[in-house]
Amino acid sequence: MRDVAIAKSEFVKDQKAVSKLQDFQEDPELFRYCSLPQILKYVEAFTGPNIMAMHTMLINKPPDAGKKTSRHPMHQDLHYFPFRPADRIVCSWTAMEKVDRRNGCLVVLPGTHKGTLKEHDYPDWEGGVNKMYHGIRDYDPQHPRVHLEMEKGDTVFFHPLLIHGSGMNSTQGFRKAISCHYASADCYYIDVKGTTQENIEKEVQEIAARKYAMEDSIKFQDAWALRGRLVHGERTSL
Ligand SMILES: CCCC(=O)SCCNC(=O)CCNC(=O)[C@H](O)C(C)(C)COP(=O)(O)OP(=O)(O)OC[C@H]1O[C@@H](n2cnc3c(N)ncnc32)[C@H](O)[C@@H]1OP(=O)(O)O
Ligand SMILES: O=C(O)CCC(=O)C(=O)O
Repeated sequence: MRDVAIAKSEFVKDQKAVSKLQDFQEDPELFRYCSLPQILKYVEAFTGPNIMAMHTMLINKPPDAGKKTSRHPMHQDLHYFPFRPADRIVCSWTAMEKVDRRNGCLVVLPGTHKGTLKEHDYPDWEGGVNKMYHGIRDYDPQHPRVHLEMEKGDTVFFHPLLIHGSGMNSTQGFRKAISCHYASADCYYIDVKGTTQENIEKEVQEIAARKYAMEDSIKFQDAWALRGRLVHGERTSL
């Protein structure tokens, strides 16, 4: 994916810029990250022994092109997932270099993982918003926030209801991080019809239908079942 500010151009003419590699589960080298024992040791405490890697990303947050589009709005990852229970899902996010407020580190609202899933939509940002970067419609702006400044190799694990996002990259370099959302293979798919997740379901189905040339026959749950990969134990349900 490219940043929306350059979706129809490039930062530097004739040079391709990639802001994110998503769904690298079939790439043996990158996928090694998802199987690292140092990571799975913590993941297992949330998922139990049957562990699925459901969503993989190498995030190459670009230098901001002047429109603040390198920001990631505050959101809860559960908004994107049609599977439950939330307590059996966990994200690992590893800094691939030093990240701080200058290059757009993660920002979290501590304690919000004890709340409920909130309504998400595109934020009303003047400079535009990246495709599928939904944000929480309203959260308490007074809620204490913590900026996660991390060294290369530091990893944070977080709950899918934790409200988080990331700031603008005001440096000239690309800020790199690698992440995986894990879920217990014993989780189950849910139907999100009639819930706040209907808007993301529609977008994912549209993109998946284009990607797999399957008109509108691909379901939200299928889009996840197709990319999920077992990393430990048995694929019991997901
Ligand atoms: C638990 C998850 C928490 C999160 O991380 S939430 C954010 C998750 N992020 C995503 O899901 C990434 C979504 N992006 C994508 O799937 C793809 O980049 C996307 C938008 C489908 C584009 O696919 P590409 O393969 O890059 O295709 P393409 O370069 O040919 O572009 C196709 C059309 O899309 C446009 N586009 C590309 N990147 C964009 C962006 N960042 N924002 C808005 N529009 C964007 C591009 O201009 C093109 O439009 P058109 O068809 O020429 O009108
Ligand atoms: O890496 C970032 O800048 C934000 C990542 C994020 O919020 C996510 O993956 O849910």
